[in-house]
Amino acid sequence: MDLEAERASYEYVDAFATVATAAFERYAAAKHRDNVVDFGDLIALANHFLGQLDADARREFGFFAAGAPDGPDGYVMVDEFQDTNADQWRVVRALAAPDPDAVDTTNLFVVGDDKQSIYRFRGADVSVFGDADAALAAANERAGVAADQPPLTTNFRTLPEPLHAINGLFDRVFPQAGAAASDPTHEWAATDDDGSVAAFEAASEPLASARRSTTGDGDRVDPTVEYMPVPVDAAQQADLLGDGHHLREERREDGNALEAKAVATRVATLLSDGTAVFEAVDDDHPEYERLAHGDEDVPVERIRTLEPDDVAILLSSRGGLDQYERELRDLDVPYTVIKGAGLFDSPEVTTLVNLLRVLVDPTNDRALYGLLRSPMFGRTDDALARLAATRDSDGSLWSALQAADHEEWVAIAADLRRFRGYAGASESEEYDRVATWSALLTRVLDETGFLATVGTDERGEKAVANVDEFRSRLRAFSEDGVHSLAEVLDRIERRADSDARDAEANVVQFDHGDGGGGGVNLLTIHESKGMEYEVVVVPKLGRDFQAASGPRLAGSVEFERVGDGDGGRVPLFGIAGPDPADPYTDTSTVAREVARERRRAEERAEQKRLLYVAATRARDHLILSGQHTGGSDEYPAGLEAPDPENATTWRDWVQAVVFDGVGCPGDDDAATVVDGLRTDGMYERVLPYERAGAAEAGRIAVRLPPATVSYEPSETTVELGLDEFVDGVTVDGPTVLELSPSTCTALEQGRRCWSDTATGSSRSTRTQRPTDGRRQRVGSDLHPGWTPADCLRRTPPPAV
Ligand SMILES: Nc1ncnc2c1ncn2[C@@H]1O[C@H](COP(=O)(O)OP(=O)(O)OP(=O)(O)O)[C@@H](O)[C@H]1O
Repeated sequence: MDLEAERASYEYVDAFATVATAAFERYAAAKHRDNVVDFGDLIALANHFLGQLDADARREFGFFAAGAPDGPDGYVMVDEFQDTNADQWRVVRALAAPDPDAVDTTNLFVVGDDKQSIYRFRGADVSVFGDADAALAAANERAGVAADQPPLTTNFRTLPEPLHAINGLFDRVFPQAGAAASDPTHEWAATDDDGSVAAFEAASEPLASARRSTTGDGDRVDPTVEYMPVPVDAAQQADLLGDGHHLREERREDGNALEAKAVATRVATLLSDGTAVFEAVDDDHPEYERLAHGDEDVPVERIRTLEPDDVAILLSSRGGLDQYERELRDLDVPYTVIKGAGLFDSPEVTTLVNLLRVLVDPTNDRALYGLLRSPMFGRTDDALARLAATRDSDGSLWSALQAADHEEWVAIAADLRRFRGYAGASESEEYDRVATWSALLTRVLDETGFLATVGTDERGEKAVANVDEFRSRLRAFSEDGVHSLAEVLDRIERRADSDARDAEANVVQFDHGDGGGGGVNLLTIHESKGMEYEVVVVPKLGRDFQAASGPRLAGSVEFERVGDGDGGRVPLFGIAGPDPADPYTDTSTVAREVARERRRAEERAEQKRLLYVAATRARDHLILSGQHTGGSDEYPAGLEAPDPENATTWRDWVQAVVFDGVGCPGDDDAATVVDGLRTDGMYERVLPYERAGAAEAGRIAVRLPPATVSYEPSETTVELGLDEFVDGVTVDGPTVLELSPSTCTALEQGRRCWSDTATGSSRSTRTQRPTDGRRQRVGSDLHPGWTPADCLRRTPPPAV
């Protein structure tokens, strides 16, 4: 410790504390003034309120004290308890019994899995789980009731093979309960001062599967459980993938794009191979008896072929999601982004919509404000306030803008007048009108340099893609014959509304797939909590989780709640101060180092749980993938060696287990694995573990990305019966079309679909627009006046 540096930091700490206190006071005063509370207040106030109730009040409110002589019988049940923090746990205790400081009731029931605690970022504290467990056991004992706190170790979700693989993998990733210091899993966990594994590290707990991989009469599903390494480095690719592999033709500088392609290809392969999956059947199913196992605890299931909807790709964050969209789209695999931030919520599209609003109605002040302060014109709020101050009492911001003589406003006013001219919204004849709305957008983008502006910020690629998407929607409006700009705007606003409603309903919001609703599910791991899919793919095991999280406060300040050595937590604040030897540089204080180390250790433990949540969403098949870069001359194939003790990626743990066989008997080291990959394209790792005192083992295949794929979406024949209802219209096209399931959905949603008059098949994606004379739009091309949905429902549109 550099005492001088600690001393020098004092002024900074003091200054920061003064600012923080002032900010906190103002925040509290603002909440008081506006009569609002924040999330923290909700919990604190609930605790305060409950703490003030006497026995009569508790009875009146119906708060529970089962077992207490003066209380009504009632029980408190909490699910997902692993994501509770100390304050919330106190609310639960205060609800259950008058004295929250003592857990002395038997009316409290909590369920949770400490291996699935993944909400640290919003205040969950997994160490509460262990405290609560102990407190409840003690309370049961005191009350003389049989301590019934069964571990729930039967899993009804996952087939035995993938569950064994998950058991074997996480038996190493998580520390063993009470692991000895020599146990490798102990080395991978954070420890307390006495060397024991820290309370925030969840322990391994292998589960038993209640499912069977065969039906009662012996048909089977062969689960795929694999780790797919994606070599990024050119030499590794040459070594492992061999000649002619499609990944070798990709741009290697973007490893994420390469991995997305590998994953999309793997998913397409599973689909085109007709991979078998199970589906539960009810007891009224005609084949129930044949499929049943004669053991009523085993779910009865039938085998069917994998559909895109059965697959989920689980991402740790939304960053890079568009790469997965692009690769799936390229392979023609339908997909859906669950609960994505909508196109119309994105800042760049909001700007463009505001522009259209202003072109339609320049006196729309709100739209004009939004437009002027957007990156398109980049005016500050201060400048806008000054402009607004020049308005006549009933004048609009637009009139103030037109009258302004400051040069920054003169140029903008001229731009907007010109754009209105292009749109045909101005009286003036001096501007060329555009032929289509997308051409208008292109011209505005060219003249303002908007794409370059939004393309360079941190989410630039996504922003540019959103603008492109918006432009293609405008193009579709022109093709649909939407003529006036007001009509275009009306359509956009209706579409944005329905997107927003979808988001609230927590269903599919934004899809780029083959028509909407359905297809491979793309979602974050947090969103997948509580869900399950026949096939789960967890990519990006090589993502650096330390880079992604960072300190809570930007810059050089660390803030953490650390253990007080007494089961509680105290806030610790750490800052960098000036270096006494060189006032131009900063040096860290002890408090900052401690807070950072603690944060990293807790984040690492949380990352183990996040990977566990992701992997345990799988029902039948599980695929993990991760990029491998070059790094080590000693490690086989020049791959980077894993560092499980100081893991910065999931791959550090998974690679150590599946390549190096950490904790696995036998001498099959990473070199053997890499040899297997070179010669067979795969290697199988056996992962032994113990469950309920008995030896068991899981198997996980290390398999290189597939070299080629051909995927054809399955087709369904739907009789459109086009001429059944339309009198006097000659149908120039087939009356029976081959429709893919997602095309049917698309038609139902009134989206555009195309029929191929040569093959009689149809597609609904924008990418499948007719390129030759053979294709016709299902709906209006075939039947003027019909919407696609009319075609599918076979009902004629209302007479006009
Ligand atoms: N007794 C049972 N018999 C048959 N199937 C069951 C049984 N209990 C649960 N399942 C099935 O097992 C799957 C997982 O159950 P559930 O979602 O309740 O588990 P969970 O413990 O909440 O899982 P997680 O916490 O991992 O999300 C579901 O498909 C559910 O229908």
